[in-house]
Amino acid sequence: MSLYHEAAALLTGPSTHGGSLKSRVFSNKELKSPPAQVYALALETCKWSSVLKEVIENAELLKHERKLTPILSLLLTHDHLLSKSGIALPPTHGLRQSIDRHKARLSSELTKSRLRLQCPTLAHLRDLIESFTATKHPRWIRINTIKSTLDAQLSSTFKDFTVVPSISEILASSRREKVLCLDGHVPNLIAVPPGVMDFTKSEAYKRGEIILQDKASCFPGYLLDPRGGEEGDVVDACAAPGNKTTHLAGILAERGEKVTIHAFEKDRNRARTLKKMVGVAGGEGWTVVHAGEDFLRADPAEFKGVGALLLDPSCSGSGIVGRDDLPELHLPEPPGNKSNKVGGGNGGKKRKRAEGGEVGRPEKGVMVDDDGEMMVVSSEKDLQQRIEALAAFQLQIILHAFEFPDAKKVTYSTCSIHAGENEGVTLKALRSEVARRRGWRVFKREEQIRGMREWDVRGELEASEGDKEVAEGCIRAYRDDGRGTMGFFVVMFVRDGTVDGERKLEEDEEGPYVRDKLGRIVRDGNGIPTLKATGRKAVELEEEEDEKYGSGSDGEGPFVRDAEGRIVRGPDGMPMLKSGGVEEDGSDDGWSGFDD
Ligand SMILES: C[S@@+](CC[C@H](N)C(=O)[O-])C[C@H]1O[C@@H](n2cnc3c(N)ncnc32)[C@H](O)[C@@H]1O
Repeated sequence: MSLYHEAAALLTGPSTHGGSLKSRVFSNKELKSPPAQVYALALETCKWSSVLKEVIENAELLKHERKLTPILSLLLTHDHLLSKSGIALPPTHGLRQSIDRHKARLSSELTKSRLRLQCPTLAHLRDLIESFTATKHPRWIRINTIKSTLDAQLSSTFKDFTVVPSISEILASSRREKVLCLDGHVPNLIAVPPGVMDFTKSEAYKRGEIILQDKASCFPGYLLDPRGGEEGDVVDACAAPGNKTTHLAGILAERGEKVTIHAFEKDRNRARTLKKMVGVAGGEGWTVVHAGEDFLRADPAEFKGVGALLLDPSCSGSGIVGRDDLPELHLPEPPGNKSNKVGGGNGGKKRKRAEGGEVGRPEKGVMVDDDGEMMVVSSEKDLQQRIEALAAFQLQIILHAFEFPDAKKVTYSTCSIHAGENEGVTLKALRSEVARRRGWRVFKREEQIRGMREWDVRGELEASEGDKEVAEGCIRAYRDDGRGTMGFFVVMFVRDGTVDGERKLEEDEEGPYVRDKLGRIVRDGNGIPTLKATGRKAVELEEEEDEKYGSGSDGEGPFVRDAEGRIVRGPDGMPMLKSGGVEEDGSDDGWSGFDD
């Protein structure tokens, strides 16, 4: 099959592969043509389809070439008029000849369309098309402070750029304008127009001095604010490909801290990418990659000294920009047909959202999570079940992190817009036994590092069940809201009194006896438990009491108690002695009384 038939099948055929156009092309093992070529042709043809439709219809191409389908006419005309190398078929090929026969007419119709759109040159028309189809999303670039500085990059990679004061100016600029904005929330972060240059080809990128990372994806590392020193080591529980790991390393490098980041990645293939990214970024000095290791199987007791954990587990990925971002496809009308304007890329029918993996609006189709895993979502119930399964896994990750003995800070983030994966998981984590036992709570907005405190998009109050402190502590980001980020969620949990809160809860909830590591009461050979308060066996105290107060003692001390076990006191508040009368000052028998 030719490149053109393959691209046509992708744009118009039934979706058997789900996901964005990119993932459908690159995961399609049956393609004969190079995937990159098929992808570029399909994408560019979609972008230009409104102009090309007009050109093809005015040139009456389909009337004269009855064997050409509307989609093939678009793909071939695109390459004939706009690709540098023209149609990728030999001159004798029937498809190519069907276009070549109309060369002059097609070219003059393109000129007419261009002039109608007031574009003096083809380059102007290209810019116009790009601006129509551009996603309103800037390119975010994080300066890797392990290898470079903001100043060094401003005077090298970005030396020809003009600094503008706000993100709205970046969004309003043309895709190729050399303007940049220094982010006001996250340090060492820059926004530029999306088409200004291919940064992956720049020297700074190849040397690991700059990292392409969405602003919202920088929130967890920045909010966690690892300080090293007394705070200790850091765990990145779900680390590949390593954007947040290298961000953490960059923050520590800037502070001159040499603590360890334990980066867990369960998937061996993804762990290879993680190692590569850490290497290019120069983060090896800070990072131990636990390749192929499941964070849930890591024994917290072996990570004494870990004070902070960053949790960025797999999620539905519903906030990711670039999912299903295929521009609308306009097909030319075959002779005799009425209007043939169609929704994006499905030859006559509106292309279904879910084919592109969007999970916010469930229609029959495929959902793709942020690890690229696909599953069929054919109803609202399917979607809810998927979200619930993800939320259960995400909660497990948090509860496991809460058990790390020296942990005091834990960030939890997703690139999901679903409350079930965000505020819902946060509430469940806060209500868990381990959170109560160890004193975990939400890090309040007013306590957060400046940039995060000042970010004004917060958690959903309703999803936080009306708890304002939780909602305000949660940080959200939405795509297409003018702030230029992807959809995102992050919250930080903290423990205040280190182990104090923990001890208090243990005493309250676990009773007065000494317990071992597994929470079992420590007993002697006769099964007698040991009291925490005295370190002595409970039975010894009973015996002492008997000796002191006679065998009639009920083991509850010398004071009279009421039916509910409370010490009975005289009018002055002093306890009544079992032997009769009121203990004057509680001192004459050496007993200092119970605290009831
Ligand atoms: C959302 S991605 C992480 C993105 C990463 N934090 C970044 O900023 O580049 C989630 C990753 O967690 C990994 N993962 C999922 N469950 C895990 C587990 N139990 N232990 C370790 N890694 C896990 C997945 O394989 C995936 O690579």
